Amino acid sequence: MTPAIAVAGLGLRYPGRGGHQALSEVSFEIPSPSIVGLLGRNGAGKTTLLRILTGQGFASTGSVRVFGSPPLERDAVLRRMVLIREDQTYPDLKIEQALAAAALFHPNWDAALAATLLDAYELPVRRSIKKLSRGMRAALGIVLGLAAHAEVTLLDEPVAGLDAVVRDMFYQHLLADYTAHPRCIVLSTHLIDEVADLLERVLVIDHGRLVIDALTDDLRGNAVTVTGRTADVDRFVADRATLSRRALGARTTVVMAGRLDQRDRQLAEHLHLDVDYLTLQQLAMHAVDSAAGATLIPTGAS
Ligand SMILES: Nc1ncnc2c1ncn2[C@@H]1O[C@H](COP(=O)(O)OP(=O)(O)OP(=O)(O)O)[C@@H](O)[C@H]1O
Repeated sequence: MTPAIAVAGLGLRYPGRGGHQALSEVSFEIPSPSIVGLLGRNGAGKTTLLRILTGQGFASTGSVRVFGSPPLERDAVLRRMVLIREDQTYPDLKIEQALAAAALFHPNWDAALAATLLDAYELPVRRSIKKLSRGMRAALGIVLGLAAHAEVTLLDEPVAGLDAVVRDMFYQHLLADYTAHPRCIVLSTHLIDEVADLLERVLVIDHGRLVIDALTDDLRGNAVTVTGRTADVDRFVADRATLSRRALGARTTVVMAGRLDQRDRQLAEHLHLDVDYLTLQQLAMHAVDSAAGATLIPTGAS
């Protein structure tokens, strides 16, 4: 089946003297339906990638296909997509006018969902968007992003500026809406562990390169922290790939790639070691070291 998004050899060097290489050799495919996390540190290239996917930016090399067609200047393709960005600027409009414009643009616009979400986030529809707080603007982005019901829904840092209660509401709305209307949703966020349970697939970008492209279930439990007396930890991790090491007095914590089997668990107990699987956030952080990233990618994951 044609993937919702197919990116091959994508590269972008921003123009200008000493122009920054924001993306290098990025290739991946995302099927539909799926919810994918686009993860990476500040400046990794996430927004740049999302802009190129929606034809708002130009790649220097490589290709992008959305449902098999290049999105650039193809209205029919662009109408199947929505991109909501944290730094989204809106024309001088009231909320209700922005919603009316979105309803005209997006063929699957769900007015009932928009009304429900506006109510849930307590957004004043007659207020000018310029006069909204940062959190209210983010909530408006969520309303526009979800109610568009676009086949490719790209949400760039949708929860930035939202408090914990509203973030939790968003995760529930996202999951309920995705369950009712399965589609391709790409979510970029720094709050990885908050969304970990929602994500089916994870793309991690570092310095413009894709360092992990894996199913969340394959990735989860792919590395372990081992803490205990230094000599015991060393014995436990001997012959295993280790990703990092931190010593504090007589105790050491090592992050070790791989899963634990029954014998590992017995040995850990015998040596009085604390062992814990890394969270998705910790895995992603380790993955930004390219050597570690290679170790963390599950065998057989594309
Ligand atoms: N218009 C531009 N001209 C030159 N460099 C740019 C431009 N836009 C972005 N960059 C650079 O490209 C790199 C990637 O930026 P991008 O905004 O894609 O990162 P990001 O992963 O979305 O970061 P964040 O998580 O901080 O939002 C950064 O080094 C940034 O400074």
